[in-house]
Amino acid sequence: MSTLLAFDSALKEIERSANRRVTHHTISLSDAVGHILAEDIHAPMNVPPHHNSAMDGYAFAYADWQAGKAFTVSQRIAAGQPPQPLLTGTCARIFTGANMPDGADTVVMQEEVEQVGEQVVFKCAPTLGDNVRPSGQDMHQGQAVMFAGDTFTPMHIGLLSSLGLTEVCVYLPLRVGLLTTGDELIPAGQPLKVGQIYNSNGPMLSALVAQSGHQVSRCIHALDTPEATEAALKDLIACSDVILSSGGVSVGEEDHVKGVLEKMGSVHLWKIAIKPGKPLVHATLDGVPFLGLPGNPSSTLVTYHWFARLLLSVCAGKKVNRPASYLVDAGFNRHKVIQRDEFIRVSIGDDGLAYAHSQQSSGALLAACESQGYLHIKANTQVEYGCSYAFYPFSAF
Ligand SMILES: Nc1nc2c(c(=O)[nH]1)N[C@H]1C(S)=C(S)[C@@H](COP(=O)(O)OP(=O)(O)OC[C@H]3O[C@@H](n4cnc5c(N)ncnc54)[C@H](O)[C@@H]3O)O[C@H]1N2
Ligand code: MOO
Repeated sequence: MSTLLAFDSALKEIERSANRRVTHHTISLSDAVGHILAEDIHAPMNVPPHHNSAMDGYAFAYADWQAGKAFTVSQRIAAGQPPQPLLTGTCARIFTGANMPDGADTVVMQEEVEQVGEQVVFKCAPTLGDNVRPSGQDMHQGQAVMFAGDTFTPMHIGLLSSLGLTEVCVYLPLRVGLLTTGDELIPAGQPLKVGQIYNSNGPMLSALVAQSGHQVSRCIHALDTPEATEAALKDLIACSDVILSSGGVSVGEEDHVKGVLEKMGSVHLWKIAIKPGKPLVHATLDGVPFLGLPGNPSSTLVTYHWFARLLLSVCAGKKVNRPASYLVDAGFNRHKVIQRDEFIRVSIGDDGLAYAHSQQSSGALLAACESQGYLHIKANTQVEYGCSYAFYPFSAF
């Protein structure tokens, strides 16, 4: 066990050694969801640009008001209309979103107003500034509102549209090459012969890469020989910014990935103190970062979530955040002290406790689909009923 690298050290090492691998280009803001911003954005103007009314009502100068005063309505201002300066001692009929006239600083909503002949009387005692949205309330000119590395969400599209922007500078999508290895694997859709299984990691990795917002450049399957592995890696190097593989990273004679990496490039780390996913390997091939994920499907999933996602984020120019977690009490015991950080597939019960799926084999994938996330148990500890552990919902990845 002493040769295994600690989980946190492996995360730090992979993040430290990675660099952005993509350049940038300009796209229409309307196409930007999921893209990564390449430069900080400062607000070119105040939003809202002018003081405006938050309510349908009457705008007036607070200094003119006294209890019971009847105001003459001197103008009517609908949203979109330029107001006239307010005549002293009067009020303006005003509607939600309409600019405040110069000279007015407070709005009383129409429900609080009584019509007395041609005039209006306020039934409430207003406070200065009531129902006025000041210019710059949302964003002020020059304020940094988005940063390089931020990923566009629909909220950002709205935000930048409110600043009048129509185009943004984003990073080009990261091209991720995928290699699956194994003589026993065939693609779904063909009949299985004895000894064969379907390749599930290839399609799963393609989907994970797409879910993370990157592009699969090519997905190649190689038989378990050094020659086939090397040829596939050469093809992937030519068309990819980063390469991920599944399988062939353990110690058997049929595991060729690590040997080929040592021949073709440099291996930075191999074998991490985690379960599942121990034989993860990190290397560089012709300048292209490479991560070899263990072939057991749940090991592939866990190492993608924790390590590949991190590597791809840095290479894509994306701001790196540790996945969001919260503490949850365990609804089960495991008295064995574990040697490797373990990511137990769990669901949260109606009682708020985390329950481990009954099938934790790294070869089983249904357990992940039937669970809600990982309970992270640190090396050299055990699971005690009622004690708190970090829970990472799958949606955090
Ligand atoms: N003597 C030892 N044997 C193993 C060790 C060890 O330390 N000493 N580690 C075990 C651990 S832990 C893991 S995890 C696996 C990882 O092995 P590999 O990365 O070399 O993966 P393979 O041997 O190629 O495959 C493992 C398993 O997964 C299936 N597989 C592989 N690729 C796919 C795919 N694309 N789709 C679906 N299933 C796949 C493969 O058929 C095997 O059953 O090594 C342990 N062994
Ligand atoms: O690391 Mo393996 O993933 O324990 O099965």
